[in-house]
Amino acid sequence: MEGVDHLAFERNKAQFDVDEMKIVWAGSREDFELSDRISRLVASDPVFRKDDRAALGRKELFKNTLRKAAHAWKRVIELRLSGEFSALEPEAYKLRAFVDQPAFTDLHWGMFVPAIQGQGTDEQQQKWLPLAYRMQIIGCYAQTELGHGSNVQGLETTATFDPKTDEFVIHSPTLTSSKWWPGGLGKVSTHAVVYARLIIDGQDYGVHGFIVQLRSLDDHLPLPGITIGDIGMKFGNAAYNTMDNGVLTFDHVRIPRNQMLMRVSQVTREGKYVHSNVPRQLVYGTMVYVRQKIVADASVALSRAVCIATRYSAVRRQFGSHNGGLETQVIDYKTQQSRLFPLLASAYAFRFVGEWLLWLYTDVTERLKAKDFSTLPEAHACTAGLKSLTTTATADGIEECRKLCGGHGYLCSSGLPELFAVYVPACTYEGDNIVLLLQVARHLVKTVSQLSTGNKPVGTTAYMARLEQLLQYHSDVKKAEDWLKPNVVLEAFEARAARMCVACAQNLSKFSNPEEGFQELAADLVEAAVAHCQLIVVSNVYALSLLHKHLGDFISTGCIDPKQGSLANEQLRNLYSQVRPNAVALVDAYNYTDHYLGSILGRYDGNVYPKLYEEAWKDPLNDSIVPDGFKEYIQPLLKQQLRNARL
Ligand SMILES: CCCCCCCCCC/C=C\CCCCCC(=O)SCCNC(=O)CCNC(=O)[C@H](O)C(C)(C)COP(=O)(O)OP(=O)(O)OC[C@H]1O[C@@H](n2cnc3c(N)ncnc32)[C@H](O)[C@@H]1OP(=O)(O)O
Ligand SMILES: Cc1cc2nc3c(=O)[nH]c(=O)nc-3n(C[C@H](O)[C@H](O)[C@H](O)COP(=O)(O)OP(=O)(O)OC[C@H]3O[C@@H](n4cnc5c(N)ncnc54)[C@H](O)[C@@H]3O)c2cc1C
Repeated sequence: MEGVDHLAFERNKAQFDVDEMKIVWAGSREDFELSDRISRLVASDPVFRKDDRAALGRKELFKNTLRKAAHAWKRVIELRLSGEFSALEPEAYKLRAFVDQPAFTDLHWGMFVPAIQGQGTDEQQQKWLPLAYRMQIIGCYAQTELGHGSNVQGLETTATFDPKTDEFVIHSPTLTSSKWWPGGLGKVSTHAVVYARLIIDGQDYGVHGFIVQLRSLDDHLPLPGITIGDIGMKFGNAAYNTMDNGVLTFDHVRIPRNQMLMRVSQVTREGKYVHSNVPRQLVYGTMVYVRQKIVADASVALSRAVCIATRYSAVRRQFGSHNGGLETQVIDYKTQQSRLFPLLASAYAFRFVGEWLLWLYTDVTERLKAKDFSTLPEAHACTAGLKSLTTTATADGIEECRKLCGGHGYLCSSGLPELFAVYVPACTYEGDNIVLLLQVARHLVKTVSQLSTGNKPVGTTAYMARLEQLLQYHSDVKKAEDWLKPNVVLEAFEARAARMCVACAQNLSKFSNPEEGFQELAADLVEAAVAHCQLIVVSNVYALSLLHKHLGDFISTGCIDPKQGSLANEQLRNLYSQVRPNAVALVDAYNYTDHYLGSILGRYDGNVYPKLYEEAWKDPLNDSIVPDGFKEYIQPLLKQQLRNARL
């Protein structure tokens, strides 16, 4: 019934203060109040309706996205929200909170602006950022090409310096050098940060960033030498098709020399290449920034799916009725708990590790300003590894949440198919997850190889300093509750990661050609990298479910024995029983509105069946009793068959 809270009985079981947990989840009382305010404004604004997307064609869907983005920007200005978040939060988050679907603004604020902030000189920032902040220009991040995405050093677009005119000539020498994928590029962006090979006097200086205008600010038509468009439909129906991922080729397009981003390297008027003594990898800085953002984003996406699946699992009853009594809530089945509660824990774990990663990124950014590059490798390894770990777990977790909701999870009105389709490219964009884990593995193998030189490992690899101890380690767990001690869990995860990494390093040393060895052992190296990244994220419930899932590693590396593994599993079941009364309250703490969740199964009031039934009739197929095509194609067939039968 309308207005009745069908989940009140669940909410009354909570053993903690949900309002306090809402502040913890939001990060601060101010952020909670602001995000609560925005989410309610969005839910009450008809421009931001989401329930019509599945029925729109691509052009209507895209036009509707532009309308939402424009309205969102107007509302951010009207409400003077600009700048209200912490200084680190770009406008993107405010717009993203309003628009809540992939849109060109993600890349304008999430990559174009950070690229200029991170790689532009002070003068270039003073010129371009005010235009970008006021959205007088709209930018994108054009790095990936048809032929290369992971291998940035393999990019083919060229930027050739012309000393006669003090310009760079941007050119696409081959079909595979076509820029391909950049979000916002296909139909909207007026400018791009383009990554191209810097060529001076025939010498190739590698990949650098250049600001290039793509379209006229008067009539939005492509400028001379620019061929540009959308790359076509992507996975899912609405999903990422609200974004104009584009294709772009250059035919000898000229830009002024001062549009090469020159914080890291410079080209003088005479055509001299100057590389200040900073790591060339700073040109990758924007990717590092977005990877750490993607970790926080993973906790948001996973928590949305977990919220839906948890509330629905508390509403859904199946089997177990005695003497005509109520059937069992599926959330009470241990199998449902063993699939759902680790995801609930993961959402919180990723939320907190995302906060830690933001601290690490902020710290490394401050150090870079002081020319201190000492933590750059750690920042690269952590952002790459945690982006990979959290996006893989989240994509798999959203799909698991769909399955946890049975048949109704497969309905668009559950919100889960769309959430999955929008989310899964996160395992690919900003770095393919395997490629990134191999970067982590390089960092780990290098750390182990330097131990003998007295190089003390720091940061997230500090545990490697206790290698001798970890290689001798065997857990002294005697009873299930021993697994509740954080240090007991941590030591097991440290020992597992250390042993897997050392095993790889020892096997690598058997190869005369290290690169050949690295390729041959890549699968093992990826597993060692995952073990290291999981160590970073580890928290109690999350940790024990991981330990159970990867029990083979822990036993094969000798960290624990089968008996201790079964004690961990016993403790896990005990934890599930402790989580059970708090499950609905833990997802209420995310403070998501029904509008934001976009899910009938995840409704706050749990009033699922009447709303599912009501929603079904809205489908356009139900506009007519006899569907179009029936009389044309099927009825003649039926009648013919009937006639044949009477003969
Ligand atoms: C809404 C607001 C927006 C905010 C974001 C919100 C997020 C959530 C929503 C997201 C919305 C939209 C996002 C979609 C955006 C998607 C955009 C893109 O996809 S942009 C393109 C992304 N492309 C990539 O990630 C390419 C991946 N490849 C690479 O990074 C590199 O090619 C490589 C690292 C794999 C290899 O680089 P290479 O130069 O060949 O280096 P080596 O492997 O040889 O290593 C040499 C040396 O350098 C170190 N290194 C490498 N990378 C870095 C780095 N980034 N920082 C620091 N150091 C680095 C490496 O460790 C080696 O060190 P050694 O000491 O020599 O071992
Ligand atoms: C939705 C979406 C949005 C995007 N937005 C942008 C954007 O705004 N700007 C932009 O510049 N780009 C963007 N991209 C492109 C994205 O960054 C690349 O697709 C991504 O970096 C992966 O590169 P790739 O496509 O070349 O994959 P590939 O590297 O070709 O991957 C193919 C397979 O090869 C494997 N592989 C590759 N190299 C190795 C190796 N050395 N060892 C082992 N295995 C390997 C991978 O693991 C994978 O299984 C976007 C992509 C998507 C899907």
